[in-house]
Amino acid sequence: MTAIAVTIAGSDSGGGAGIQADLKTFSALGVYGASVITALTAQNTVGVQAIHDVPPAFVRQQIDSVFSDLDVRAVKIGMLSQVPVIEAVAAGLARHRAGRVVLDPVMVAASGDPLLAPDAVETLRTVLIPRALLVTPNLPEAAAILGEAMAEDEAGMRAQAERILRLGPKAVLVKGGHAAGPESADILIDKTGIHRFAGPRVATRNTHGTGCTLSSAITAGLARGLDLLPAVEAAKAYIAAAIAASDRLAIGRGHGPVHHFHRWW
Ligand SMILES: Nc1ncnc2c1ncn2[C@@H]1O[C@H](COP(=O)(O)OP(=O)(O)OP(=O)(O)O)[C@@H](O)[C@H]1O
Ligand SMILES: Cc1ncc(CO)c(N)n1
Repeated sequence: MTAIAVTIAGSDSGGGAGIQADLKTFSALGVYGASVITALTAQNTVGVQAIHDVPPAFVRQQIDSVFSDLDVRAVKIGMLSQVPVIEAVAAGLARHRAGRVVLDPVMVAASGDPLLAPDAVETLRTVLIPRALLVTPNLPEAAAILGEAMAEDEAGMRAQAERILRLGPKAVLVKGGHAAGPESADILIDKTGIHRFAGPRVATRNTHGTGCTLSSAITAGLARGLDLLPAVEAAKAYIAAAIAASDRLAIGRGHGPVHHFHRWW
């Protein structure tokens, strides 16, 4: 049976993050990808030059078109931009009883440009985080969700993951891409306990879309029927290989994308 996943996210005109990274990841991992676009960004590897938000009613229409026809097995949520879009997405997921929701709480691009309105963090925390199967914050996002300072070590990451779990999702993955040290370690917490996923930290500037790619790869695994832990393990191996192969691409003058199709070319 065809595994179908949908990404609800923003478009990155530069092709390395957002909807484009999500659909490339689904495709590389044998999953059919549908998309609900929340915002258009005029973006490249250097930065985000402009954002054009999609009206919430049209986000709602895209959700209804996709879910009324396609047998969606898993959902990835990325850039949401504004409060009314978050509310439209939460209502849409509830209306269609969507399960297996992976929420990447996107706030800032790798270039440092904001992708979420500051007043929207509270809505994310109360309306979407509680109904997610998995939330995947990076270090600054975990801190912003909790209104705390950024974790400084793995003990701090574990403590923040635990506090985010108390907001209601089934599991939390705090990503260590923004930390330092020879390993890039991510900490997963769910009701069964704490799990650590680590790999060598690659010295590269090509980190545009790493978070989008990891959350989409997890969603692809879930769409194919994997349980959460094996889905995260496979996704971590995929993003690690995509980052390791990123220097084979020569894309743009800033933070380049990872190589989603490293297994083929
Ligand atoms: N230099 C690196 N070498 C190896 N793995 C990395 C590196 N940077 C990030 N990762 C891994 O990539 C995944 C994404 O983590 P990261 O913290 O970069 O997400 P993010 O900040 O949300 O990404 P984005 O740039 O899309 O916003 C994690 O599994 C992390 O451990
Ligand atoms: C559209 C979009 N979504 C997410 C990110 C985060 O990497 C980005 N840079 N652009």
